[in-house]
Amino acid sequence: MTISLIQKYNVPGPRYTSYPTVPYWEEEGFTNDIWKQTFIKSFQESNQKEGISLYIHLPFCESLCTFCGCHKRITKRHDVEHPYIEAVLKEWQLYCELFPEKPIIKEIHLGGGTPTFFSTENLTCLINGILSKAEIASEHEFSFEGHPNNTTRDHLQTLFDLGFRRVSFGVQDYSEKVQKAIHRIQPFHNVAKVTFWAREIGYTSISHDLVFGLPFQGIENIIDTIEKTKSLSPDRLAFYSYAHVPWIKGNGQRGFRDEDVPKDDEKRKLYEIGKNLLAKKGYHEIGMDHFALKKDSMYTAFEEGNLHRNFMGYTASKTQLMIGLGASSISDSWYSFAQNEKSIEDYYARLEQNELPVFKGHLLSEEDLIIRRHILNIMCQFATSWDENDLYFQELPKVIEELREMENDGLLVIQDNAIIVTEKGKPFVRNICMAFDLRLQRKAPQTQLFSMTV
Ligand SMILES: C=Cc1c2[nH]c(c1C)Cc1[nH]c(c(CCC(=O)O)c1C)Cc1[nH]c(c(C)c1CCC(=O)O)Cc1[nH]c(c(C)c1C=C)C2
Ligand SMILES: C[C@H]1O[C@@H](n2cnc3c(N)ncnc32)[C@H](O)[C@@H]1O
Ligand code: MET
Ligand code: SF4
Repeated sequence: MTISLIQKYNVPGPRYTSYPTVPYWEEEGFTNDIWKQTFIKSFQESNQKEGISLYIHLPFCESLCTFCGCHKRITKRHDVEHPYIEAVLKEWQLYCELFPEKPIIKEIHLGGGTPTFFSTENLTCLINGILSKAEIASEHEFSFEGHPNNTTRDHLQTLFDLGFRRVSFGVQDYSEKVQKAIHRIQPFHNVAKVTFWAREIGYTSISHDLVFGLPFQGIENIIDTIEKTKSLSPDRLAFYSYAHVPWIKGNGQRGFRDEDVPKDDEKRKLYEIGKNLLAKKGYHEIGMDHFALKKDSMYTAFEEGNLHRNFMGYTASKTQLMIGLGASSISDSWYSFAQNEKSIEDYYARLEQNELPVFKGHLLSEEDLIIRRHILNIMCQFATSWDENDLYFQELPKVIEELREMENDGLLVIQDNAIIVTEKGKPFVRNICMAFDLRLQRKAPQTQLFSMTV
């Protein structure tokens, strides 16, 4: 990779977990009624055919990792668990009253924060409470995020008995220096232990989350982390680019200096080295920052063009409707997005009023719906196409002109009715999506909103 390409294209840019991206939602005019109408329409169109997905946000962590960009609340008090589960079940009750028929659940993902902060009793109460009002789709996928430092064998067994077959563990990096800087001491044997247990119990997809570009992380740390990871043979891997966004209120990214964080070419090199080491062990790059072995369903989904991307990243199965439960969760009805109150107190207060705790959202325009499909195609298939009747929009010729320079740089190929991202262009998918992002172009951010694309 040449230095100039990275310097040229490393700009702040969205990670495109949605289009429009959250800072570009038109909050004005969005109401709870619009949210209700659109999710009910989506439910009617899709529940029987494919079922619905649930994302449940469990925000508590015992200790703050100072690299983390997720919505979390740090506490050691476990008496927060029960009221939180009660609130999520109340929220689910409000949704079930609005659904015209019994929901069929295709996917559940427990994210966080730290789902394994919760006791097995409370997790059982949560899942049973959810399922008591629903049917389960025949080919359902239940998954959760486990923290290697507090996931017990009992957590894994209990969730397995409730139907969970996928788990992802937060690993990040194995070197002591990096772990100290990100305030996350996590020895290899903790990860090895939970990985073995999960396999023994029968989980069919075990994933590890790694991050490159962390403070003080050098090439030798990446090599060591990848080698250790390979020795445990997870089925999937996320290899995320560290998103340094210390300006986001309350996210707690602190304790190291901006200079301690590898940037530009140095950062990209960490990725390239990691990627090559993974390729040697049969891990294929799937979309942005994800890798899978050929036997994993994410690989098949990628090969068959069925990969989908949403707020959690990539998924192998897609439903039109995804309801996000819990504080700060985002729901997606395909026609609209809605986000719940971010603070736990505000989330509780809204539920006490018997209201869906949505505080902002966006109703997608015709143009948004088309651009969203192009962005999904690029992020999930490294290519997109159109014709006069499908996926065409007025500004498309302008977008194509915009992409010429990237074509000259060898990042993509422009055909009559399609663009195809080249191998060289894969690190720059976010930049390619930005050419389609008309909302970003019409109103450039006044302050930095997004992490750097490389
Ligand atoms: C498990 C933690 C979460 C990860 N993503 C989300 C959670 C709860 C959900 C989420 N991620 C982002 C948004 C904002 C919506 C958007 O702009 O599309 C939401 C609701 C994007 C995002 N994720 C991270 C950052 C810093 C941002 C915003 C700024 C940006 O786009 O750069 C950090 C981060 N969180 C997760 C990952 C994997 C990750 C960075 C690689 C997981
Ligand atoms: C859910 C997963 O998200 C990743 N994650 C959390 N915060 C960040 C960030 N700022 N940058 C990159 N990855 C992050 C971690 O790898 C975690 O395990
Ligand atoms: N909190 C867990 C961990 O850090 C899950 C991933 S981060 C949301 O390991
Ligand atoms: S990385 Fe996981 S455990 Fe650490 S603060 Fe973020 S959500 Fe909590």
